[in-house]
Amino acid sequence: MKILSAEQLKEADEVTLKNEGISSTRLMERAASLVFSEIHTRLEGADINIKIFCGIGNNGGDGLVVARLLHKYGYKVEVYVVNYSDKRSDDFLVNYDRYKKESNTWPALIKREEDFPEISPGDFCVDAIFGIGLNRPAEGWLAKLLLHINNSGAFCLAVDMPSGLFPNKVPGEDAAVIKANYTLTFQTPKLVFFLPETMKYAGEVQVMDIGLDRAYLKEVKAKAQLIGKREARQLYKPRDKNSHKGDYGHTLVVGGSYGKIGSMVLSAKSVLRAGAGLCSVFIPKCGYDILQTSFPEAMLITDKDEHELTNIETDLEPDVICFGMGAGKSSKTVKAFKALLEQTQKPMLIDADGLNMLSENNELLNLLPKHSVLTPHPKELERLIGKWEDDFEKMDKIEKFTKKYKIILVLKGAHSFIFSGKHTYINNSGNPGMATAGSGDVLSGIIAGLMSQEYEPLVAAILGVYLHGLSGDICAEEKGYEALISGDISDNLGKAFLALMNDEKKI
Ligand SMILES: NC(=O)C1=CN([C@@H]2O[C@H](COP(=O)(O)OP(=O)(O)OC[C@H]3O[C@@H](n4cnc5c(N)ncnc54)[C@H](O)[C@@H]3O)[C@@H](O)[C@H]2O)[C@@H](O)CC1
Ligand SMILES: Nc1ncnc2c1ncn2[C@@H]1O[C@H](COP(=O)(O)OP(=O)(O)O)[C@@H](O)[C@H]1O
Ligand SMILES: [K+]
Repeated sequence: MKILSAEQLKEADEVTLKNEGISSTRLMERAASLVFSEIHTRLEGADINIKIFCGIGNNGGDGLVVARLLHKYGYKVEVYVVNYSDKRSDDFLVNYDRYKKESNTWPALIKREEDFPEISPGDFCVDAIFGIGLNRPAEGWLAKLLLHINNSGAFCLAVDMPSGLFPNKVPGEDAAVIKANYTLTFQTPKLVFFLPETMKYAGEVQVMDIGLDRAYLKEVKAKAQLIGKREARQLYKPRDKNSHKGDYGHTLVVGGSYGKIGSMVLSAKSVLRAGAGLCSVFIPKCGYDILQTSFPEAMLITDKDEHELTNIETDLEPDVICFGMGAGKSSKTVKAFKALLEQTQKPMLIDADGLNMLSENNELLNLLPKHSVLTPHPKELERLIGKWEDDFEKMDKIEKFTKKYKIILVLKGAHSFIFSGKHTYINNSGNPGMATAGSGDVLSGIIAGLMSQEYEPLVAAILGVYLHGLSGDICAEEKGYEALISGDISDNLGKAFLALMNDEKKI
């Protein structure tokens, strides 16, 4: 699903009004009716106090429509107009009058702190103060009101955006921003719902299709795309019945050191679970028995050294090399890595200590084969590209980095981001149960296993990250977050492939 900017959404809005020949009031009614339906479906007529906070722009207009419809269906509604300015939008005014007429009540006006209503933890708040129109931080009594709502302990549903959250920048540390439990957002998700610094404000996000112009949405160039099941499924390549293991490629997994051989077991297993035809593993001698015993499906080659990688020489011609997990970064290993890079032309996957070696020996970056996939977590990324001011600057820096070295970068996190230089893809599967030792090793194996099956590196990265998260979600359903360990993600990858094609299952 495309993630559009506020400017693009406003443009989509205008194109829709023109092409459908409808008024903006009509479009507001359509969008806000969907919000009402969602609330009504969930509350099922419950006898609770609903407090709707409306700004004086179009987000506030949405709030007034929701208020009118809830009132019509017999809900206990109190409406507060947050009067931070006298410049009310036309559609706000139309709906203000409609609300007054149909409910026979006047919304309360909030102009200062003394006007704040009491909010009980059992109330249901609707935040329709600001949407994508926020253009400066909320200040004074307005900021206090947002905090008053947050501190009430009441459930808060944000319409389109949590108020105080900018669509295109990170709020300052002391900024007042609504911390919504749930956000019903119009037409496309907003980038800030997925960035580590701002995702906490939106809570759970649901996108509502308000029917903006299809042709515009199809044509518009989005900076980022959200990857859900529909998008991931389109990347999957079904298998030919008449095929053999040679058709699915050979992955060579290289890494490990004394005490870190487990990472190699996790990565190698994931390579074959992702469907590679063959998997060979290159490790220091100390890992021989461990690997042969725990994963007999892999072939093994050992370094001359007992404890670390010193010379990665093989006669193999693998389709992809997956490098770095548990490798350490001793000077001998750096030398071996350099020689490996010099010999390798095909795109590689580089993770963990492979990334740390790149950070500490920048000249090695120039040896990376084109379209290689790097999979850092945020700390590894910082070592690679240096510090950033905020998540937006981080994205800019990554874009430059990926363009400079012609690589693909997967930034791991609650929502992992995949950067191709031109585009950004944001993964929407996965859960906090995956914050456990070794889940990154599993991911590197999955992506390399897909690359060996001739998935383009970018496609392998997007599909691999999605399947990794989906498998994590399946594991979490069975085991809960705490008990999930990374081997489970690898073991359940088959269920993730099946779920990818299955519409009936929730995950
Ligand atoms: N295509 C769409 O996306 C649609 C959008 N609609 C709604 O329209 C909203 C956007 O409406 P608006 O453009 O009127 O913007 P908002 O309602 O978000 O903001 C209203 C006004 O607040 C002022 N303002 C911004 N920051 C402020 C601050 N810190 N302190 C005081 N005033 C501030 C702005 O100057 C603006 O005039 C969307 O978020 C959505 O809720 C819907 O009604 C229908 C369709
Ligand atoms: N809260 C979370 N939600 C979703 N996925 C997560 C979460 N925490 C971690 N993950 C995923 O788990 C993996 C962790 O990788 P990494 O930090 O390299 O772990 P390790 O080094 O232990 O292998 C990444 O793919 C990341 O996206
Ligand atoms: K809002």
